[in-house]
Amino acid sequence: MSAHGVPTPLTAVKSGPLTGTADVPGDKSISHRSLIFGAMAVGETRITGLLEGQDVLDTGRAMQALGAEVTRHDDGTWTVQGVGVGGFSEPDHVIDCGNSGTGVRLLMGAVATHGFATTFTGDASLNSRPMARVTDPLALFGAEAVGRSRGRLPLTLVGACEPVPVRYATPVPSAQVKSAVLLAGLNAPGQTVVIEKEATRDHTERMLAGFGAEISTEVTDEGRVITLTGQPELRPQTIVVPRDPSSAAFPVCAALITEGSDVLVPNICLNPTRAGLFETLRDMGADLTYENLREEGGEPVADLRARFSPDMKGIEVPAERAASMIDEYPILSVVAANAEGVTYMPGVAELRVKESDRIDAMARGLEACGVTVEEGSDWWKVHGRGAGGVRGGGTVAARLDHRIAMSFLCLGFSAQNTVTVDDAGPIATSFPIFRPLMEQLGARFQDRQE
Ligand SMILES: O=C(O)C1=C[C@@H](OP(=O)(O)O)[C@@H](O)[C@H](O)C1
Ligand SMILES: C=C(OP(=O)(O)O)C(=O)O
Repeated sequence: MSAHGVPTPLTAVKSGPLTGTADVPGDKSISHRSLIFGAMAVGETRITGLLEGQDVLDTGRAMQALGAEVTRHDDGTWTVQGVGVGGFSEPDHVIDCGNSGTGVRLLMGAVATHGFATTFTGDASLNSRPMARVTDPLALFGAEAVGRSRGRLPLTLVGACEPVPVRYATPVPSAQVKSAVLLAGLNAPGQTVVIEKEATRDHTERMLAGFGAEISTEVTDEGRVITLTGQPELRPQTIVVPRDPSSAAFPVCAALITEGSDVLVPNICLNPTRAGLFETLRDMGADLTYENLREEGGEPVADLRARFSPDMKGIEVPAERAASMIDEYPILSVVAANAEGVTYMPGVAELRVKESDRIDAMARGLEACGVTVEEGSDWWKVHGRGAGGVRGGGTVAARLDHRIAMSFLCLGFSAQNTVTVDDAGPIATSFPIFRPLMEQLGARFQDRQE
């Protein structure tokens, strides 16, 4: 959608070669957390490299509604004047989290142990996503939620006046659920414990430790046991947000499938809980190298170099890798369509409850472009057509989902015919410079299908 709510169709045209350097924006997960933890610290947190995508801007406005001061400076840095743990005040209007699951779920955690009511809403996509996965554990702290059926937004959360700490094993592999519980635990006395069977992205744990919280992770037979001591005084931080591997995925994958391409994507965070896509691509035979591998801000960082890879083969993607690449399955399926043989992706039920049902959205769109897809409730298979073998020619529904829109546009750069997405507006939620960045590499777009 455009700012006026009108869908903005966009067409990708066979392009290439894609060459040059792609400077992708800051990491979305770390950007949300920088604003939220900054708002819960005492004093001024300074952030450079914040992703200025719609999802993160909505979280910034929410922090202001809860009493923190959030300022963008002329040099592009952001500052947050935090109110301290337990210092949020009741917002005087509904908090609109737009398209962002991370925004609303983390914020519900943050207010759940404050004794006031907050009402949350979002766009049509967010208002259809499951929230009981967060409100159930928040009820254990003493918070009460009243929402629509199946726990959907709009929803009012009445925070606990006298919160108690919680021990909670997450039933789904979700960093958003884990983080909501830890955020609630910040303002509960005593120790809050979250247990996760599979490792999900660990930015909350790493960043809370950086802000001075007492937090530890132990790997046991039960899984990862994360213990947080409540009511710390968080110290403000200077944060340099690393670049987003989930955004890097688009120029990297576009280069792998577009003839003659050679693209460098510098300074990408390769935190092992996020880097599953790149391992998978290498397993498929992609010419993808990590250059200048180093450590920055406690995270592994590298420059990714991706070259056209005409000999990629379909593989079975290990289910235990799913959490570390959960947002990358849509673009992986586009690479799979350009590989030889079948790519089997098991253990991915979570894809059905993202901004859209991502298995269904990709399957229908790939079929419209001449690619065969099989699917079950928690798995799917893409039958590859080999390099340059995708017919294209489809118009696909983006379903208010940025990753669906960007994935199909990347397919269009290498397909035999154009690929149109019915609405490119959602791309602004996570990667507002996607189009100019891809154009700079040599990708071709048309505003209307011709
Ligand atoms: O914690 C986060 O920042 C995120 C966690 C993931 O969601 P789930 O935790 O629901 O799997 C991911 O899909 C989302 O884009 C960002
Ligand atoms: C799933 C995603 O985000 P969120 O859950 O924050 O809406 C995503 O960015 O792919």
